[in-house]
Amino acid sequence: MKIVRCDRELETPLVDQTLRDWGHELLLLPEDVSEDGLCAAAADCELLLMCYTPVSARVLDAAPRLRGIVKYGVGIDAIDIPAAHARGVAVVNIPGYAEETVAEAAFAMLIALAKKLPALGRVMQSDGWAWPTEQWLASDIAGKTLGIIGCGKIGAALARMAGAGFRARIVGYDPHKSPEEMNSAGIEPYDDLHAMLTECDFVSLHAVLCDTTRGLIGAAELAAMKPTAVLVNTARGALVDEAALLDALRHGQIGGAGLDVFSQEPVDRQTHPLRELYTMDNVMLLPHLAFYTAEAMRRLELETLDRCREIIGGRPVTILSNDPRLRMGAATR
Ligand SMILES: NC(=O)C1=CN([C@@H]2O[C@H](COP(=O)(O)OP(=O)(O)OC[C@H]3O[C@@H](n4cnc5c(N)ncnc54)[C@H](O)[C@@H]3O)[C@@H](O)[C@H]2O)C=CC1
Ligand SMILES: O=C(O)C(=O)CO
Repeated sequence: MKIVRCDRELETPLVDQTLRDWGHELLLLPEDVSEDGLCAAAADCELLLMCYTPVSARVLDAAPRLRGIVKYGVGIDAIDIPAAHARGVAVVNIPGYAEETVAEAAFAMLIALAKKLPALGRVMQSDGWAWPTEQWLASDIAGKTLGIIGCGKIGAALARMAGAGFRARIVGYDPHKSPEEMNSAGIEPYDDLHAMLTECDFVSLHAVLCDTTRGLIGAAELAAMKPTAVLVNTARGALVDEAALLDALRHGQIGGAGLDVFSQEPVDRQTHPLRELYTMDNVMLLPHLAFYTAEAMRRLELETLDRCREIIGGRPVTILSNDPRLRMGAATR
């Protein structure tokens, strides 16, 4: 079988070696492959693995033998899922491979910003020392309110860490979770996002990116936040109106931001509209690597191989995600 794996920069040696050991032809493509390039490569391919590369209806039309797409990761926003299902192509992701992993990274950014660690690190490098003046006055996590937007696997893991571990008050907004589910995850449920935002000292985004969540945090939501509040985003860049975020940070409308994800990736710091963020002391930027630990990669590779085995063997693919978009019409060819 011909198999194409996009996004070869994200190395998955176990997956690659195993697929080859099983006797398949494996073609690796770079993350910046063009749509035309992907169409050409996918022409006779039966299984497509991708992490970030967009899979459009046009790509699907160019791949008449395709049986399944394995997103080796969680977010399925780059795949035209209705188009895949309409063509009988199964789509599967790997939910939960990094729930603690990403929650830890989000929490690490939240703590770092509360304690002003990025700015203190920079001042130690440039000036060699800093005195305990107002500028460096940091903040505790204990007793503060953390708002979680999107209370699925990663959001719930963060609630456990910050609530039980750090004695923060945890509030949450997720229109698809019942109050009972939220309460049992230790999260006080809010059905009004703005009302929640006004109470938060920290806000962390963990919602899926879809039509209804694109731009969920815009100028009005940023204006509702406390001027000291810190926003952390490890979910998807496009959940936030990034121009509005830049404006809010410029004008001190919020206290800081920690971003692992951007609407345009990779970020070119010379030309990116958000390049000013690189100069801000109250901002911490990461290159979309919140998931990238040895443990998470091991889980990701093993689960990916399980899903590949099902598609190659013509068996129904196991959908572990609760995302309704994957749960509908997921029959393999
Ligand atoms: N930065 C990184 O390295 C990684 C980022 N991610 C991102 O994190 C996201 C969350 O991952 P999981 O927690 O595993 O997914 P999940 O599917 O368990 O949780 C997502 C939650 O978003 C909620 N949601 C849907 N619409 C919403 C809305 N309008 N407002 C608020 N919440 C809404 C859903 O009900 C669900 O509970 C992924 O979709 C992905 O984009 C995931 C893995 C790694
Ligand atoms: O798993 C995901 O969705 C990620 O963002 C990391 O690849």
